Amino acid sequence: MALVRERRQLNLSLPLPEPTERRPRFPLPLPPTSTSATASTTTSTSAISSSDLEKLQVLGHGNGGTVYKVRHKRTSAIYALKVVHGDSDSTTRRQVLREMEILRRTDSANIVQCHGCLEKPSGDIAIVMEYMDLGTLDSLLKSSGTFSEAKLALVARQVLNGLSYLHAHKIIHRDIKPSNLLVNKNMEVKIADFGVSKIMCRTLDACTSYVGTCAYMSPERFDPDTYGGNYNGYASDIWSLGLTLMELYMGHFPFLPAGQRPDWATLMCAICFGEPPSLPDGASNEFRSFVECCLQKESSKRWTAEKLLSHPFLSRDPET
Ligand SMILES: Nc1ncnc2c1ncn2[C@@H]1O[C@H](COP(=O)(O)OP(=O)(O)OP(=O)(O)O)[C@@H](O)[C@H]1O
Repeated sequence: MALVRERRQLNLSLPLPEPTERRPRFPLPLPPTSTSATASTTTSTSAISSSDLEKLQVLGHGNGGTVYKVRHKRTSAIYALKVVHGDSDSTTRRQVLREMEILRRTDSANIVQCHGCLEKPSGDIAIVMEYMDLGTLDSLLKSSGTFSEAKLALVARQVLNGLSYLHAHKIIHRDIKPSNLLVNKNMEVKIADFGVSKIMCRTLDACTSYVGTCAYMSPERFDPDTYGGNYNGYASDIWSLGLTLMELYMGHFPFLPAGQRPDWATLMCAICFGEPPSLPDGASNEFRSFVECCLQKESSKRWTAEKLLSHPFLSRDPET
């Protein structure tokens, strides 16, 4: 099976940005003068350096990097600073450069905003991002429990806005999951972590790399040969969104009973050979239909982000 070959020879060969792209094209903008906890968009172009930022606490560790909550010393504006150390392996460095490249290209209310990029003489690379004070949807699930349908409709609409923007710009995220979706206290949800994303150069580019988090991968990503040697990466993001919403509703990963730890082989068989998971009794027809539109095994039958934005599940009364 194609996946077995891919597992032996993980395709981590994300192309490095062109040499001219490796240094930030723009100076780090000054933070807004407001002292609010969440940094807002700024149009200032004055540059600041990493010495202007005071580290307050570690927010989390990712694949090779650390994310800090930082304060701009002069304005007190708060940001999240993702740092990848100079001695990190080349894959990690490539991923953060890729993330920088994508964040610089994007401008959407539902994609985490990049306020600038820093490169230190030590080789450390850092991205200054807006700070999302409630963390990830995964941490919110763990701290506050499962999400109501009304909340999920709110989440789904925002993630779809972000995905529809990315897909229109030929960017495939490839790792949509609760821990890559950030949220703030206004219940604004933003897509983050573009380390394994792909920018499609042409509409019909092949998308074959085996990257991302196995559990949220669509069936065609495990065995692209069955689908003619490539897969529709846009549809794959939609599959991952469907699983993400189910997990937030049920409180556990949908393919497995609560409490069971996934092992790679069981998961792969369930995803490729089993029926797509369905919602438990009690879910509304609209939510059930929405999830079915995301979790079509045949990728060409899956709805696009644009089409899902008009699904009746998203227009329900937020109070119900
Ligand atoms: N902009 C942000 N605002 C607030 N917290 C953040 C922000 N970005 C990241 N974090 C926190 O830092 C953690 C690490 O983020 P990061 O993107 O480095 O890695 P990850 O997505 O958890 O893992 P990986 O990179 O291995 O997929 C996140 O889980 C989240 O808790």
